[in-house]
Amino acid sequence: MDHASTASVSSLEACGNEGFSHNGGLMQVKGALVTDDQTFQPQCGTQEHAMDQDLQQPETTTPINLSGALDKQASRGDENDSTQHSVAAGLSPAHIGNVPADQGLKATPSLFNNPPNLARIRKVLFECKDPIEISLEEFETYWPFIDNVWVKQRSNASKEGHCTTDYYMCRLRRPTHRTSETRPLPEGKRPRKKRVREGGICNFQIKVVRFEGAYSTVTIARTPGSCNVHSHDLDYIDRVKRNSGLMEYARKESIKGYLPSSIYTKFQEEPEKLGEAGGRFFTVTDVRNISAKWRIQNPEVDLVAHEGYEYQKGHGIVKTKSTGVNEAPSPKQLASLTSSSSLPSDTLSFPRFSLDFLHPYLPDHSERREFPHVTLSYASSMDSKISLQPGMQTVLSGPEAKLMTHYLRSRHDAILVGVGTVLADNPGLNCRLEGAGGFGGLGRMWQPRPVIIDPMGRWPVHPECRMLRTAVEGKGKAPWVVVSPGAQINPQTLMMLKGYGGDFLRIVEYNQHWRLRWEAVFRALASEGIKSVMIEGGGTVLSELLNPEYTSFIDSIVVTVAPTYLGRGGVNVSPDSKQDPEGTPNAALNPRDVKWMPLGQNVIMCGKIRSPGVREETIQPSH
Ligand SMILES: NC(=O)C1=CN([C@@H]2O[C@H](COP(=O)(O)OP(=O)(O)OC[C@H]3O[C@@H](n4cnc5c(N)ncnc54)[C@H](OP(=O)(O)O)[C@@H]3O)[C@@H](O)[C@H]2O)C=CC1
Ligand SMILES: Nc1nc(O)c(N)c(N[C@@H]2O[C@H](COP(=O)(O)O)[C@@H](O)[C@H]2O)n1
Repeated sequence: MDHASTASVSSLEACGNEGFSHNGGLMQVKGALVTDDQTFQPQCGTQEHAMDQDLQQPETTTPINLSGALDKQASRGDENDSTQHSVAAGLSPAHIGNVPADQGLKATPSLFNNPPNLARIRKVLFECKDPIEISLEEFETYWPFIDNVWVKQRSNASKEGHCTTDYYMCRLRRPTHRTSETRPLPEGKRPRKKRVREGGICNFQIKVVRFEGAYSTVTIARTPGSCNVHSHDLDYIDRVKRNSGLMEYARKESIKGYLPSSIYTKFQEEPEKLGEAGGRFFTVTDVRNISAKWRIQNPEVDLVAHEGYEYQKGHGIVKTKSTGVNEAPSPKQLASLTSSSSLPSDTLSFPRFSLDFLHPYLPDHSERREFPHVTLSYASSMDSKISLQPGMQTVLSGPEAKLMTHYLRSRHDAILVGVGTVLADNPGLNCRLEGAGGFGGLGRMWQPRPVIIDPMGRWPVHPECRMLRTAVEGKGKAPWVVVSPGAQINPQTLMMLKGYGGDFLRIVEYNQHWRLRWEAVFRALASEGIKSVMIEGGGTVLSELLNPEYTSFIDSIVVTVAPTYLGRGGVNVSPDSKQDPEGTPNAALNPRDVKWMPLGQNVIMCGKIRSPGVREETIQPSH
């Protein structure tokens, strides 16, 4: 008998977070990494914020991240760019503000510091085909290179100031006038020759919602009144107006005291990078305009040509000697190159061995199901212990099994543990494989959502705990904490967790032992867009879920067996014992379709739990 029949999730809205709720659907982000012996397709649905009503669009209402947008662009054969898209070559913190890899090798540094995949991302941000959600860092990196397209119309901020909504229209929607027509000119000043453009040429409009907390995001989507495509291409706007990313390159160079014509010549020497940054129609006048202010403030400076160039009457700026391109890098240049491309020290290299054996046990995110795919995955000793004693973290997985676990994490939307595990281990519960978001990948791709079962709210939410530090560093997501109605959650704690991008979910369904009903937990996660959950522990959670009451919810089990006995004091994983109707003891549970695979010093046991047909009446066919 159940003591309450309704489940509710209190997804308390953060900071007047007008643009978002957690009821978003799920968008899979797929990346492919080619290893020596095979292609893996690690994937993790990103549990992203849903758009508010205003942002809903016929094609899709769920924002995708940049990597997802590039994948979609590629699947449409729509890249229109020579730059190869590689997930691992996406924007990572290591890239921002650092010297691009090829630049460090040149004695004469490039004037460009283009972020990865710039041309393709400019196109994504021009076309706005799908709503996208990107990190603030990505927005601030790429937006200056596309701001020539968009003209701000108005701006709204939430009361608390955490959420700002800016409305933009395509530049060609706005009419332009001669300066003299709109305001009187100062005496003696000639009117600027400004082309008059009729407004309304293109009715494309977008909304940019910035949510700023510890986990800051920016969502960009078309507004309902907007047309679906621009009436012109991106080149057209690039010809009309230069973007500020490009102009910043010119400004930085001009304040070094170089001649505008020399700067222009240097730009033209790297046509690919110039084109990527939107500078196909860049002129020497653009450089003169951007350097004018500095020249007025520094009239004593004699402008010079770059080293190895000189001004020759009748020829303009010409090269006079080798600039050292392709010369061997100095040790200092090599050192800066190495440090600029370094990944976080806890990055795990992607497995170079086959993990094909796991595939039958992995979630299929294209299935439409009422409940998420549930995988139990933990490491056990020979005597079925998962730690030496309660509250003590015990390493049982060797390096290969650890990589496998992180691969499994990348394939699930959420990682669930009991509060006992969080108090004992202070875990990160993120995916640290190279190529995952924060480890060389974009945004938080492949990063699962940690979920903690904590009915009484015992977990002390603290900025120093690993899950929150991980979220701040962009290496994972902040957790959702599942609590019971009786849990006393201090409003400051609530706001703090929300500020990191986490939340509290309240479940009000109990079983006969006054424990939270797993069915309600899984339903709540499904309603939040979670399609797959990997349950890592600890002993209490795993043992409970292996009982007949719950096995119809469990799809797969992947156990890492370690060659050790931890002894009787250890934390056990064992379901309740079972008897047949005559009272004869029976095995409590026998997984099906079992496979054993040696991995280093461990053996991995994979099996299926849920019987075929059970709960399938609730599973709708995939579209
Ligand atoms: N080797 C491995 O792979 C792993 C090992 N571990 C180890 O396991 C140990 C922790 O295990 P354990 O102590 O059993 O803790 P758990 O992580 O299983 O958490 C148990 C707690 O979670 C809450 N809980 C779980 N299920 C429910 C439910 N249905 N309804 C209400 N509350 C629920 C209860 O909290 P409350 O008490 O507040 O009611 C319960 O005490 C640690 O030593 C850890 O290192 C953990 C994960 C993996
Ligand atoms: N697969 C596995 N092998 C072991 O030997 C373990 N001790 C665990 N523990 C689980 O992993 C969590 C730690 O995660 P982070 O590395 O901190 O991300 C721990 O809390 C257990 O759930 N797992």
